[in-house]
Amino acid sequence: METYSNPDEIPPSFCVGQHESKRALPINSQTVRSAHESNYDLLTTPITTSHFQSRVLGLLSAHLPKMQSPSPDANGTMETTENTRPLDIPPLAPSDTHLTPNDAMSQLVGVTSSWIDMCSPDPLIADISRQVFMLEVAYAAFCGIGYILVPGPKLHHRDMHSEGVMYYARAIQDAITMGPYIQFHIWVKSVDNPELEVDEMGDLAPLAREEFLEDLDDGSSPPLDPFGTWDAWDTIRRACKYHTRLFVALALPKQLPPMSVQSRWHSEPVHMLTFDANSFIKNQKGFPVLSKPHQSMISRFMRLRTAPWILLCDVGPIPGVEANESSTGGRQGADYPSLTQAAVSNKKNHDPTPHLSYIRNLQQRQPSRTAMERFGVGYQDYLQAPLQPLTVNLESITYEVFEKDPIKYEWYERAIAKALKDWKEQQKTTSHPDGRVLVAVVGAGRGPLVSRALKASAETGIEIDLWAVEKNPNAFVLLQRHNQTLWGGKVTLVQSDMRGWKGPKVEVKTPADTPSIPVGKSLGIENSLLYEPVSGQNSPDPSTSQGPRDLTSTTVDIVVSELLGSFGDNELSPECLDGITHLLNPTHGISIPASYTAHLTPISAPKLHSDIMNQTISNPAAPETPYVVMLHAIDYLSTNQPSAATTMSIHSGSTNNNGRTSISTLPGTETPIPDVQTAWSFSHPNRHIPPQAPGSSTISNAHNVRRTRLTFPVQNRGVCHGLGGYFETVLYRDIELSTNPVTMDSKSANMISWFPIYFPLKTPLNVPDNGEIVVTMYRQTDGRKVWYEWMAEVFALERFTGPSGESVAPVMSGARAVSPGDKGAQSAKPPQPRGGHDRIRRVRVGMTDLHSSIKEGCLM
Ligand SMILES: C[S@@+](CC[C@H](N)C(=O)[O-])C[C@H]1O[C@@H](n2cnc3c(N)ncnc32)[C@H](O)[C@@H]1O
Repeated sequence: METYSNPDEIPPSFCVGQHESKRALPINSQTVRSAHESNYDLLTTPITTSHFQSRVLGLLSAHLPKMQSPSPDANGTMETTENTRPLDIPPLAPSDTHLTPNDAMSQLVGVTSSWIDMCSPDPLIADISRQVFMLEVAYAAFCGIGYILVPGPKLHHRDMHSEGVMYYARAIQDAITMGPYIQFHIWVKSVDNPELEVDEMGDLAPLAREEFLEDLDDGSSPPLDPFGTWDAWDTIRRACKYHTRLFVALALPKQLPPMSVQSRWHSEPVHMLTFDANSFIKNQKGFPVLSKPHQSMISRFMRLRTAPWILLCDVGPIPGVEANESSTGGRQGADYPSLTQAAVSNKKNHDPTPHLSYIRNLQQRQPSRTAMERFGVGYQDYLQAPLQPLTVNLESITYEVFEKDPIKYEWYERAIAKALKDWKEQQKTTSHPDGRVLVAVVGAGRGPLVSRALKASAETGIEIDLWAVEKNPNAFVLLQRHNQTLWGGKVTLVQSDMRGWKGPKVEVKTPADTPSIPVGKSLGIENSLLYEPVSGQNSPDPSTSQGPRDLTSTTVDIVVSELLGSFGDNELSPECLDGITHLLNPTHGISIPASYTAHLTPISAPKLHSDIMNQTISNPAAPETPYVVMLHAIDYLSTNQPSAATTMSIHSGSTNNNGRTSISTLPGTETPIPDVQTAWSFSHPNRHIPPQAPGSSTISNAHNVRRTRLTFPVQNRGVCHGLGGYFETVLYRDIELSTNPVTMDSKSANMISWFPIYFPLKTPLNVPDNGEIVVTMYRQTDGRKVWYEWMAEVFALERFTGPSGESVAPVMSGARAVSPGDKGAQSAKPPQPRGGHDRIRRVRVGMTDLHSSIKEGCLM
């Protein structure tokens, strides 16, 4: 991996904090200063003390004997009133908290108590926990704490799994309201491993009364669930309506989860990555380091628009601050020397914060950014309205941004050169009477493709007559200037909408003027038409012309355009190119691009969803608008990877590996490749444009309507927030551009001109494990504008068995099973039938409205 060697490129700066799970000493300004001197940026602090915990436990033990043992009443419900007889936790006393409002507050992250259990099935325990939590949040808000770390929900209570998450979520919702300036970070493990959810002395969870606990006594422990903690997080943030002050703090173990799980977390608002001493391995010199997969994961997260902080947990005290013996208790695996030992043994070489030093070193070694990342800094996950270059005249700065692309223009030049060579080799007739190939750059902008066409002609030695058509009058000024200063007046400029252009008029040459070695033969249209001045047509400089000339209309041999949007056709390239197709050489005319295809894949994009929900308040059309966006914090829902549950269960033997090992990621390390499917295509020149209906003033655009229905297999459960859209285009033969994440590197790596398009869903759709998303989409037109319509359906695949010998047809719920040529559907691999009578039934479990961007449609 290339690292930041270029001095102009500043490596990202990591914000690193220190956390001690048993921090007993109060944090004051001096502690914060010491932390800064040691190179930490921030510290965590418990909001309440162990004294408070003892007080609550004392109150509870005094309260419990006063309660009758709970039992079901006549209605079958537990005697609610008696069982939940509340125990009021009195307000905090000075001994309950070390926090005092001071200058250090902005560098502190308050940590709420981990000994409570807001998910407890026992309403009394859940209620006490909620009260403790709310008291802590209220006091932290009072002190001016800006960030709170909340230990995640307890997911397992005997044989009950994830049952109390909704109660936890409800409390978080209240807390967000109570602390209006606080950012809340829900601290979750990357996967749900029930074996690691252990209660400690003094925790409230084990005090839940038997009557509220289910015990199936089947002896089986619940399986490790790769998406279990994500599921809990999803419940919480949904209950909190994707609140912008709600984040994830992600605890990373020594063995990372499969890439599909990592990718899911990458799409979530993870604002802290936490590592404890056990997440580290030791290098040959015995220093703590992170494994390669951890390093890659950190680098990936650090490229997010808002890079997460790193929290080092229980890795040793802050140097200079009196070491608290209990604070190092969590350092299992920490056979690093203690401060005192090290001071005695070797004062000079001792590093009191080796984990921090490692992270700081890692910061310096961050891989340098790709061309697209450098170009897109600040644009990650930033929603932009697509350009409408047909109806809006672009500004120079916008053209300037396009022109920075290191690939696009190069590829166009190659395409033009190849087309010219072919023209010559195949001895095709040219439109120009003098045998030159007539090339028109339509939608020339400030002229970069004009320059490339001239270069292609120069490098192939094939002469061209070059025309440039542009409707933007401002850009046209620059085109004229370039023609004088750069192109030596060789280009004929036309200021016009290409759809109204009458076509080139060329000088009729006498045989003596004809080049001795013509590229091809002329079309034989000499003298067919006399010159007529065309409004707006900028004929060659009259000062250089020698007397009156005979001009004749002719056709274009090669039309070069770049009218493509992020979804290919969304800036109305089909409609514009249709408008000049009649001007193309009828037998040999070439369009560069020759074709383009639109591509789709369903994605999880919580940040975009949250942004769009916020915009909807002022703009009701916001959730029905396709956006151009540099997709970053997203997860592809349909990929080539098997489900993470399958991968983890096959390899479950290795999940508790805590020893020194080089295996630090669970199987499934490959980056999942998304299933990006083709929606539709357009080819040029289109020789099948229907003629204008007699008596009609407008040309029908019905031939540019498209529709598609695509089936995407989904391996791991998730939430679909929208569709990622891309395009591929064939410029000429094998010269292609692509923004499709699957093919972009092979077709046009480092191209930066286009961000993807995003089609949002108003209401996110939950998809089950091994489910399917079926997308229906239209490109619609009424002859005046073009817009898109889209909807998504979710199917669960169920196995069912028919009576013996009976043939049971799968019940189809509207979506096709496998469409001809549908690669994605063929790779769906639904569960294989066991025996002869099992069938797969597709059950529709969710469906969106039909979205329509008609209000934001592109005017033709
Ligand atoms: C995406 S820009 C490309 C500009 C330039 N060719 C380049 O590659 O940098 C598209 C250009 O086409 C022009 N354009 C769009 N529709 C047009 C039309 N119907 N007739 C003429 N120009 C058009 C726009 O004004 C804009 O300058």
